[in-house]
Amino acid sequence: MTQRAGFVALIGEPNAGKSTLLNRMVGAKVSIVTHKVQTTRARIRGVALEGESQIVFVDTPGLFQPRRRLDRAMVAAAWGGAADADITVLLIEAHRGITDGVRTILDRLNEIGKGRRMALAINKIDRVKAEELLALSEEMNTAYPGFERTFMISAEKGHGVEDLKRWLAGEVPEGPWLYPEDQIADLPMRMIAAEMTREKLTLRLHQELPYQLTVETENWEEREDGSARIDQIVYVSRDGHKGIVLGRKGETIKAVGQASRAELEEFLGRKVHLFLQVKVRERWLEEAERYSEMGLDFRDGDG
Ligand SMILES: Nc1nc2c(ncn2[C@@H]2O[C@H](COP(=O)(O)OP(=O)(O)OP(=O)(O)O)[C@@H](O)[C@H]2O)c(=O)[nH]1
Repeated sequence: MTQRAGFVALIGEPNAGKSTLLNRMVGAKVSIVTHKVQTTRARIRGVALEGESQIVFVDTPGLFQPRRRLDRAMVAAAWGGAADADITVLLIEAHRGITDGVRTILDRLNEIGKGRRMALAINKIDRVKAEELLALSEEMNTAYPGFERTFMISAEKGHGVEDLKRWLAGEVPEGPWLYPEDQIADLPMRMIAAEMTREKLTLRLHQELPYQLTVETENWEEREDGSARIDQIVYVSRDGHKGIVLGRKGETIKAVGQASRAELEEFLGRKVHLFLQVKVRERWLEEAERYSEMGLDFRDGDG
């Protein structure tokens, strides 16, 4: 069999289920990679292997109506990632149908989609009836005739995900693998650690999670006894948000710290001392450094 390898971008509104789908296709969390490669402006989110094919998923932030600098940079990064990809998959939510956000994406595709390889994945099919699904599929394909295939999936339950993955594996270009097998898990540890804490914050705070929150690993110290001391800062943009993240008597941040430390210890296979600090940075949205740490281009936010 011939080797194949290519970049695949998943686009969609926030909450469409991109992360859930990626985790399912890529498998273990460990295989998340984010260093930049020459051929793409987007971060590498994960690499899936299927037969002789290597599918490199690029991370795209959710697509939404940009209002501020950060929004604009994120949306530009999302479209940038899609432009560089060999195949783009638009993910929508079955039960929400063609929302204003989806409509905007379709309009944009009609403007710039020519010559691009696109597939549609209707997610969360566990939430709707079959008839509704067929109608939505038809409506979507009429609104944008450029979808090569339509997949009906449930990223959470796993339905249809293998079909999508197999199709992508057969469609990425022929060519040598982009990543050697043993290099697939080379996300800088600092970023993995920050992601873990961010995930714990999300789990803990749900809806309350302040928009514009970011976690950075500030310091990583290898200790002689084999343990690691990791210092992280949770940046929020408003004073009021600090209270939310800290929780009553600091119990939220404490629980988040404990959960994140436990996962880090399991990941690293050694003892970790994790220190979390919450800082208010009113201006962080305007600081170029914050953007590069998120893999975004500050200038994309100009406008
Ligand atoms: N019922 C159902 N829920 C799903 C399915 N796939 C994802 N979800 C849920 O939808 C929510 C959003 O999923 P995510 O994977 O975080 O979405 P995302 O597109 O990565 O979101 P952003 O990171 O904000 O862009 C989560 O609560 C998931 O559990 C599905 O197939 N069925």
